[in-house]
Amino acid sequence: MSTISVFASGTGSNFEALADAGLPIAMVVCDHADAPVVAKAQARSIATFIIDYRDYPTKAAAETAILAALPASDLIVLAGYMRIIGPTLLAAYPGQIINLHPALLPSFPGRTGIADAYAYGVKVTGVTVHVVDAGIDSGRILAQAPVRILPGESLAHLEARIHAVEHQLLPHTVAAILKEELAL
Ligand SMILES: Nc1nc2c(c(=O)[nH]1)N[C@@H](CN(C=O)c1ccc(C(=O)N[C@@H](CCC(=O)O)C(=O)O)cc1)CN2
Ligand SMILES: NCC(=O)N[C@@H]1O[C@H](COP(=O)([O-])[O-])[C@@H](O)[C@H]1O
Repeated sequence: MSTISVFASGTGSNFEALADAGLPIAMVVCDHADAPVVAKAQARSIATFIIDYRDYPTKAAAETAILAALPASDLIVLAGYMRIIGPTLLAAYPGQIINLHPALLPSFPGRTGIADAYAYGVKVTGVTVHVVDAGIDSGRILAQAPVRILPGESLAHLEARIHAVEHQLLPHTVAAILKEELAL
């Protein structure tokens, strides 16, 4: 049976959306022991692996430890994972790691896509799911959905609407990949 592993660093609302959609999550990997996503995974009896990169001399050593802990996964989903994936994981999962980004790539890559789009003043932003490669948010785009920025809308209100779109787009995209309706 196909399984996915979810990598997350924070709240875990997209992890919950994947779990609520019934997707087969084998493990959650998180780089912060106190991140809310850890408790959310534990509450669903989903295995967790906490990686503190400070405990390792190099990114490669940390990623080797992650690989040793990971169950065989058909797909790795980065759902708010604030680490750059290095050659070790990329080589182990070639073309099998996807990332959720809260902007319409190639616009506004990086860690603050929502705030950057808002500050720039674009009228339409959105959500992207893309393949992870050695670059940052430069991999092949798999799915996108637009989110119009409303006149006078606050950043917090926009963030909430973007998250709501994420919670639909990511599970739909992952399900399509697992059903081989969407080729990686
Ligand atoms: N190889 C890739 N890794 C990741 C990608 C990607 O496209 N290719 N997407 C990112 C998600 N992300 C923004 O979407 C992102 C996350 C974190 C950072 C970053 O610079 N983080 C740290 C550096 C930590 C590290 O070296 O691992 C920092 O703040 O300095 C940039 C973009 C997920 N990973
Ligand atoms: N650069 C990647 C990035 O910004 N990812 C973003 O982190 C958030 C995680 O939320 P969550 O922990 O509630 O799922 C999501 O909005 C995701 O798009």
